[in-house]
Amino acid sequence: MSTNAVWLLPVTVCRITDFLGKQASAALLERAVAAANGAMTPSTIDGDKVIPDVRRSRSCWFAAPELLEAINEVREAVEHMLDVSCHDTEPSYCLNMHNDGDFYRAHQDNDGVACTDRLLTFVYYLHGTPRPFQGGELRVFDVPVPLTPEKTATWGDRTWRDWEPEHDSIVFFRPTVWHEVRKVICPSGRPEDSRFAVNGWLCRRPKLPSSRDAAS
Ligand SMILES: O=C(O)CCC(=O)C(=O)O
Ligand SMILES: [Fe+2]
Repeated sequence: MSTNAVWLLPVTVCRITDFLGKQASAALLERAVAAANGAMTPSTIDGDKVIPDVRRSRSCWFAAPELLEAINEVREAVEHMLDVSCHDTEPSYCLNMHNDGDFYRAHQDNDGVACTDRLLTFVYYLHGTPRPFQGGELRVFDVPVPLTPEKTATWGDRTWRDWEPEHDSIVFFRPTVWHEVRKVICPSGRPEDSRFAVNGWLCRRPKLPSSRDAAS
């Protein structure tokens, strides 16, 4: 009998289509396009590093209160599905645009060492119609679990599921999940033809020092 096995456990992704509806998503796309024609800067990793071999896209600060409100309405159901608790969290998010040749290689948003305050990832997608780019799928990797301790899972064992970055859809998943953005092909190269995503996390609030801490 062979015990040389690795289980590949699918990861739960909560996806909702037509999330904000036609009008609200069109208005948000308009604001994203305006931002894309303004001051977007190269996206960073590990806080402030621009490493184009790992991540190629542009980002900027963005306000989307209507999106946060809608997220709040489904939050309890999502928490239940993903078995996470986002009690006492605050959102942190920005606008990302991927244009021709852009991608984000496999990574975790919270690797257990850095960014451990991130408890829930959300990604809300926007784009023009018909979709002006190809590729750009969100690839979510299954979790490899060796059957026995002697067998270790290798990167070659990995399997995955790709999710379409469809306009007005949103996905939620645990930030510890391995995921990547597949390369985008956007022949026009125009900013308005980008793959837009409002991407962020519900983050544990920093603990305020108690009066006892302050006194000591
Ligand atoms: O845009 C996406 O689909 C995901 C982006 C992402 O993984 C990130 O910004 O951490
Ligand atoms: Fe990510």
